[in-house]
Amino acid sequence: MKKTPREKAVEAIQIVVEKKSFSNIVVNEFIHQENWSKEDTKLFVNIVYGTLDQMMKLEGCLGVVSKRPVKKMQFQVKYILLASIYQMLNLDRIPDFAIVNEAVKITKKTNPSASGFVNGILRNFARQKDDLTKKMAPSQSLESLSLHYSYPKWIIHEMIAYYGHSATLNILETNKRRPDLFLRCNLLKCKPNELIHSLEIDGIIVEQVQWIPEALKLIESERHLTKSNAYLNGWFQIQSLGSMMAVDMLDPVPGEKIFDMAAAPGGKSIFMAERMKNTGFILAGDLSVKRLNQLKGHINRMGISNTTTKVHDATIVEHSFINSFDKVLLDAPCSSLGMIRRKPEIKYAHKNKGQLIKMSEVQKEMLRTASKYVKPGGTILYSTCTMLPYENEDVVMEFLEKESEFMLDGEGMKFLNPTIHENFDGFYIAKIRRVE
Ligand SMILES: C[S@@+](CC[C@H](N)C(=O)[O-])C[C@H]1O[C@@H](n2cnc3c(N)ncnc32)[C@H](O)[C@@H]1O
Repeated sequence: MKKTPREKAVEAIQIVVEKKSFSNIVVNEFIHQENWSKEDTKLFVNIVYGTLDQMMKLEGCLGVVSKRPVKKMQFQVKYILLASIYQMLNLDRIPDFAIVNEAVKITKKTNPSASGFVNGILRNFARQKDDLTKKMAPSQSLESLSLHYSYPKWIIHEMIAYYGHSATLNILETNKRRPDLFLRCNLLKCKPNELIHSLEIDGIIVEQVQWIPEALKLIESERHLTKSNAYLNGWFQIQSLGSMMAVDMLDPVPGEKIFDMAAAPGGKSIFMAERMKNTGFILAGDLSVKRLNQLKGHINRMGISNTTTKVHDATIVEHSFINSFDKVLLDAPCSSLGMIRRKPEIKYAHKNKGQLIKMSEVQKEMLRTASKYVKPGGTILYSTCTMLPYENEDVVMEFLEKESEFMLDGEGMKFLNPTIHENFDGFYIAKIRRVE
């Protein structure tokens, strides 16, 4: 029998948590495989992202209503319970009894002996829900904010230290909302109005974004984007505005030789190739073979002919590359704290500030390596999708203090913050020039 969106949502949550997969990728793959109605797709997406986003709070609720410790629960049963508690707390239009019945049905299919347990826990939760919600209302304390917003205490502590209390609350509130999706029109294959028309025929409505000619915002869609003719023909790629802005700032032009040092899955490499009108040369390097294979798929689909991929470790100097690139893009691996709206599981991926500092050591190494590859007079663009200073300005400022041949160029550093810059994720960009 065909699985319901709720059942698939529990499966997706389990994959994200247990296999450490990214939720946006898992969600897209699931939707791509199904032929759900718009309503069913919305419900599936809401349950997956919402449950992941509120995981700590939901586990707290579950811990209160269950005698069995949450850590000792069988995984699948635990995720059925968490997804159901999420729905009971957040989906006003679905009565609690319907959510409980559905949870029991799913459990009977997968873990028949646990169905009584699931039924008992969820009925118990339904009785205590209002009291628990009142108790969890946020106060000023770190403990209460951590539970209410489902963030490890150390992240909130770091954010308050950097942004202040009220700006941090703004960020935490903004991160609860689902972000819009953006596409980049492949000007090598079509014009934005042709893309808009083609998508419309497939039931997908988009509108142009003002400041970047290739950017389009998804308004409504009857069909999954990757099933549209325009996608299959390579007319667009899904990409965040911050990523587009990074390439826009680097300003690749036809004929240049550019090294993208951490390139996969390739959104920025391919945008650069488009801006370069498929001329010059892009070397797209990455440590991950799997992610480079995704990049190769996009290269083929989008008709890119000036880009070569290479398995490459950006922390190790390749002597044949020294002084040989006009521009180097270092879109560094980072903690991704600016992407929490798109991948809520990121909140729980790092255990403490020490892990960010460790990551920043790798980023510093990569930036030192990048500086060897760029020609005199050339440009390095360093970017991350994170929002704390350790992996951003600290990395760049330490580099600039040590390397007198390099300086911030033009717009210098950009700090994108979703509470200030509408439609952007948390993103950091630094444009660095090597003197002639
Ligand atoms: C932020 S992602 C890059 C996204 C990519 N620039 C894009 O726009 O699609 C960071 C990438 O760094 C890669 N990476 C991690 N460690 C690396 C290393 N030592 N050398 C090269 N790439 C590395 C990861 O595999 C990941 O693909």
